[in-house]
Amino acid sequence: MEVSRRVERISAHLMPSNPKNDNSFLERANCRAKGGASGFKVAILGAAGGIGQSLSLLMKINPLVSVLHLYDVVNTPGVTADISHMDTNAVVRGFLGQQQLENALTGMDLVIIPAGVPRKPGMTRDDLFKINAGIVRTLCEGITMYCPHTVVNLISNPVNSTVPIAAEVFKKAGTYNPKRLLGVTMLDVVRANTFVAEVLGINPIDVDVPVIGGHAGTTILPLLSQVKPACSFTAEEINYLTNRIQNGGTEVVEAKAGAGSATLSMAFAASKFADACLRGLRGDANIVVCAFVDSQVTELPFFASKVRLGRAGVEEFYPLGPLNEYERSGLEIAKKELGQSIAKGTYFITKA
Ligand SMILES: NC(=O)C1=CN([C@@H]2O[C@H](COP(=O)(O)OP(=O)(O)OC[C@H]3O[C@@H](n4cnc5c(N)ncnc54)[C@H](O)[C@@H]3O)[C@@H](O)[C@H]2O)C=CC1
Ligand SMILES: O=C([O-])CC(=O)C(=O)O
Repeated sequence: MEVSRRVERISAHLMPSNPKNDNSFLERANCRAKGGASGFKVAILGAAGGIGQSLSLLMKINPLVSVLHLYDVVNTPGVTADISHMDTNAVVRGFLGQQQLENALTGMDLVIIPAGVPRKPGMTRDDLFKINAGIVRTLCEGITMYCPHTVVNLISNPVNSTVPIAAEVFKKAGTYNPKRLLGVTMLDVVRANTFVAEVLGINPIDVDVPVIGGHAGTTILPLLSQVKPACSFTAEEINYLTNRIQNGGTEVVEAKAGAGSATLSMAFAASKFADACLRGLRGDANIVVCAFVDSQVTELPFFASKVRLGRAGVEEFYPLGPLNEYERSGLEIAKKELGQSIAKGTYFITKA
């Protein structure tokens, strides 16, 4: 067992720097790893970026992960060498550039995608569509070829359009499984829990705020009437909290003043979300998260709401529950913009 672990760890270093290394050696090492190491295989695409690096670190310390593949078009050898020195269980391998995408993806249980450009002050998330739509398309085409049954956590913005793009790429290839494609809106929930806890004067760990709709401006709709623990807010508090949650991303973009958008809190949120997906895949009970998914909860084809995760991915949708007047009107506003963003993403692939 110890020898096979050593061989596996050595092979992890050989892989990125010299892909022409003796394949039979690597295959033997991989076979042993499959038999010996329990846990999930996770790939991060965009692993050398602001989110990617911190997320790689957090996934390296997740005990459910046995193999961690770090893929990017730049800098993965350095990030991989660095992270691989952490004395936690997961074996780390780095992959650089399109020609190594196949090796990065093959055999993965979960693929997390934070690849793409971030906002600068004055930009909307939709302004990122031009560049990020193509990046997401290319990476999802890779998934259809090399790990069509994987669970995908899509982070790249604009999430309201990139998730429909991914769905269309998968449909085109005949590999679409709506239960396994999840847009990551967890940062909205993390922010909502934090800001609500500040107002209530309690520990955010004890707070649960459902956030529905999508992941941009007014499409982000916190349901403050359903906060746990049960509580009530003044009209002023509801306005303050809703605005702050909807503009949390912009708050960070402006504070970073041109140096990017949220990376650390996002890596934290993505790691929480990925952990929930892995616990679902393991068969744990009662794994409930908010996620932007293929949905029939509203008339829109995609919508973020509470879902239960399991071995198949998304296994159950929860109804939105009773909304107050403020939330009902917020929902109508959210749905209008969301519908347009979804159509834009879908058209990007279907027009081709
Ligand atoms: N869903 C959410 O809640 C959030 C989403 N985001 C989004 O996440 C994305 C990444 O943000 P950051 O990490 O801050 O950006 P970043 O610029 O620091 O990192 C992006 C990484 O993607 C890589 N990349 C670019 N093209 C690629 C390709 N074809 N294949 C693989 N990797 C590629 C880059 O080389 C870079 O390392 C942005 O689109 C941002 O808007 C950011 C925060 C929250
Ligand atoms: O605001 C951005 O551009 C990044 C993001 O999605 C967030 O922080 O919620």
